[in-house]
Amino acid sequence: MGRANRRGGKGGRGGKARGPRTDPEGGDAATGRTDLIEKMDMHNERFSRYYKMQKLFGDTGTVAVEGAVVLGAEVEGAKAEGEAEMEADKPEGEKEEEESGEFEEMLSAFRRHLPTTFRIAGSRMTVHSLNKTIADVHVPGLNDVVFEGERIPPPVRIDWYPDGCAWQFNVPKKVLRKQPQFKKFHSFLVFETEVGNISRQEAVSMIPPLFLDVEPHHKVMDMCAAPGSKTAQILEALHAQDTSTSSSIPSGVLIANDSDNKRTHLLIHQSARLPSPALMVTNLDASNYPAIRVPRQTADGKPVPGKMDTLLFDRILCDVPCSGDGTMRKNIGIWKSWQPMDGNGLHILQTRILQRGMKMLAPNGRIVYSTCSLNPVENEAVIAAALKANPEFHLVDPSAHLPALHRRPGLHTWLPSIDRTATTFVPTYDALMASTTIDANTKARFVRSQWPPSAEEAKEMQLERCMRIYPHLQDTGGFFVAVLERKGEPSGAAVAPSSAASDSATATTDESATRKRQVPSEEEDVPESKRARIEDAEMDTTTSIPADSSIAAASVAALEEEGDAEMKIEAVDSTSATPDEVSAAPSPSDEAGPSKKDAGEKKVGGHNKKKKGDAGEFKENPYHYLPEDHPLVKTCLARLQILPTFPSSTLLVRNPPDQPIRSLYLSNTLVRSIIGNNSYQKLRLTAAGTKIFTKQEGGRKDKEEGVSAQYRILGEGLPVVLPFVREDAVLKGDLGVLRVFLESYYPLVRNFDEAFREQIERAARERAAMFGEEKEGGEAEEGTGSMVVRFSAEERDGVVLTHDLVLPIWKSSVSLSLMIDKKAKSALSLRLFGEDLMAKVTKTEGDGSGKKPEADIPVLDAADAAEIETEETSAIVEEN
Ligand SMILES: C[S@@+](CC[C@H](N)C(=O)[O-])C[C@H]1O[C@@H](n2cnc3c(N)ncnc32)[C@H](O)[C@@H]1O
Repeated sequence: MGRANRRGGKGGRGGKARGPRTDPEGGDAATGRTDLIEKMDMHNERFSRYYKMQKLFGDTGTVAVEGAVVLGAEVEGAKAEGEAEMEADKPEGEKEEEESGEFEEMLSAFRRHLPTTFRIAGSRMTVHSLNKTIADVHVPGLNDVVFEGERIPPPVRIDWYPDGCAWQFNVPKKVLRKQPQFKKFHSFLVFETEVGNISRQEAVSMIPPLFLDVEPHHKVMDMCAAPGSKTAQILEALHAQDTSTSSSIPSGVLIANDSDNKRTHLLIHQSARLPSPALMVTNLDASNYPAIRVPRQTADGKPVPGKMDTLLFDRILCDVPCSGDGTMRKNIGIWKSWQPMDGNGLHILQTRILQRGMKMLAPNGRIVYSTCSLNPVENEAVIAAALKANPEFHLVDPSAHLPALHRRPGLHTWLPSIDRTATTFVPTYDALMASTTIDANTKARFVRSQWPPSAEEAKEMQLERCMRIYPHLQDTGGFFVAVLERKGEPSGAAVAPSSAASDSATATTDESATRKRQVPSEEEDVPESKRARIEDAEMDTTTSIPADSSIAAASVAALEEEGDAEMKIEAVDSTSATPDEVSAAPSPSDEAGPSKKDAGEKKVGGHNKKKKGDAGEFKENPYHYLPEDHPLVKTCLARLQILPTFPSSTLLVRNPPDQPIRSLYLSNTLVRSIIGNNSYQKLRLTAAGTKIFTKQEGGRKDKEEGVSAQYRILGEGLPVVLPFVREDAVLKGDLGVLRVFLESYYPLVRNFDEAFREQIERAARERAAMFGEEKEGGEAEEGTGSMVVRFSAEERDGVVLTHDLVLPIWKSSVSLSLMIDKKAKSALSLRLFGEDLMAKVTKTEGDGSGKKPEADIPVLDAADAAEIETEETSAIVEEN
């Protein structure tokens, strides 16, 4: 999914347009919709007219498009002004002919309810076991469901998704709420989604990362990443070598960026489900992303003292903000609001983001560009502009990949409309400029690259290699994907490609003038403010987009249409227009937009708002790497029984140096290198690495600091830490033990079976002996603290644990606690025992005896149990 506007007021990508919802229980047999959208609302003359003019499904010959006027008759195939109107008067039968064709099929598909789709997330065995649970446990029970006399279709696998790990189903909400088998399946999905094992994601949104082809050593940039469903897929690919219970530390990196600060936090929340020492989150305008500096290395990974290089990426995802008309099945508000200036206004930003990505790509690297829009101005036009400016790139032939995915080739030609009513279509940019009937203000809103290249250029660029996904092809949303690769070395520069073996930055052996021009270097010691401008100017010399204020104005004015302030703000950022330039922008004509006064006020207001937000929003603490011999690190690792092989040189903290350390994060060496050589403020670094240890809060040792403080392994960090935990320190549990943990918050040690009790007591004695802990009265403490239990795969009394499960626990004086949050416990309980055992206990019940929990039991803190409701997780509850 995606968004163009931040809050989705218009239902753009990622935004949630609130359509006219009425009775959520209702349905419409004809459309299959369950939200009772009035069928009459699912029409938009502008949309129909615009896309008919694009001839998405081939030239339909003589049929005129009612209401569309093409400027000038000189262009082949175009209808002259007046002529189109005359043709619109043709008998209905003739128009029907076209409307009953594929175009109408597409429109009907857009009017149908979008199936719910999800994929099994995570890179570990969870994927396999969860998929098996769905196929073997849930689907058989859903095969023959009849509800109120109608057969309800069961969930089916999405056939083009690798390994059958994505599913779809399309049932009304009331079935999910009232039909027992579907109700059970729905609860299962909700819980697994909450804990991150399932990602509810639109099927088409799963496509771009599959074409990115990420490997664990890759340096990857996700330029417009929030809310993060594709980021999660990329992380899974980076962690492809993880095992069922432990995570690898990939040598590559994923920088997930989004210009919207709030949305970067959603992104962080989403990606916490797949903890990765290789993840960084930044909060920048992708169209102006700064060069990242890393120490130079030789081809075999040896440092070259005193030399720095610009980090180039092996893989870049540009899932850009767009008008989002491909999401109309879900964001029904788009039916009402859609107009062609949405796409026109985003073209420049989209092109700039893609071109910035191209500049940051390593030789032989790959970029995937995607939108959830069908508009060629946001799609093929962007690709054509970027290819023209960067001839060392080419479109990859994607036909052999995901063969079961039905797609249509990219367009070679299209016809932009220059007004919001989709009435006036202009065949060429030159025709627009030459027109004596179109005013200068309107002309100033457009750039040449919004029009198709010549037929020869389009052929040479192989624009047909772009992929168009239409909703009627496989019952999905609409989407556009293009895969671009750099043909070898950029001219004049020798840049060593990254090596699969080395956990190192991309090394360059020579920094030629050409490279420097493409990616400005910090070595050049240019002040940051100036550097951004230089970079802009440099980009603009290589693109067909002029960098002057009229373009800023064009973009802004275009986005002013229909008063979409949020979209406009992004465009102002993208063009780096100064407030003066913005307020000096020509106002749109009456026909094309709001009044001069309105437009002027909005521009200044919008710009100021963003500037103010920018200054105030970035309040993140810097990251500090701790020295390996830091006393706290040493005691913390010793207490947690962590092996000396643990990479403690990449442990970092976020608190100011004079404050007690609360949480410790782990990164990989490349992330460390990036943080160490770049200003975190310049990168607007919002997250790095993954949190693995946290100080015990809420217990008796609450006040203790420094080496005497107790730290525990976080559930989310355990897969990363586990390979370094001493094997003999990992306790062994079985399904019986797990059940005791899940039946109570703080089960007493004595409630566990003898074998487990003995292990606990032995571990506690060892710990007490090792650390000589004292109780307040002087007695030896009974080895309280963080422990780890491995529950081995087994089948017992019909309960199947398909793979080993390793979980953190806390041992207090007389009781234990499973240190995963309540939702994760419920999900586990439902998956294994078919019921939520936690639902039977309340927090005050403690061990079930009515006793209050012990004082030294840590309560999961807010950060651990963060329940930021993401659009994705709330959606599964809300929409189904
Ligand atoms: C299509 S959505 C991305 C969806 C995301 N890739 C996913 O799969 O969850 C587009 C995102 O671009 C962000 N955005 C808009 N303008 C941007 C810019 N100039 N630089 C970076 N991000 C931008 C928006 O905040 C939005 O989150």
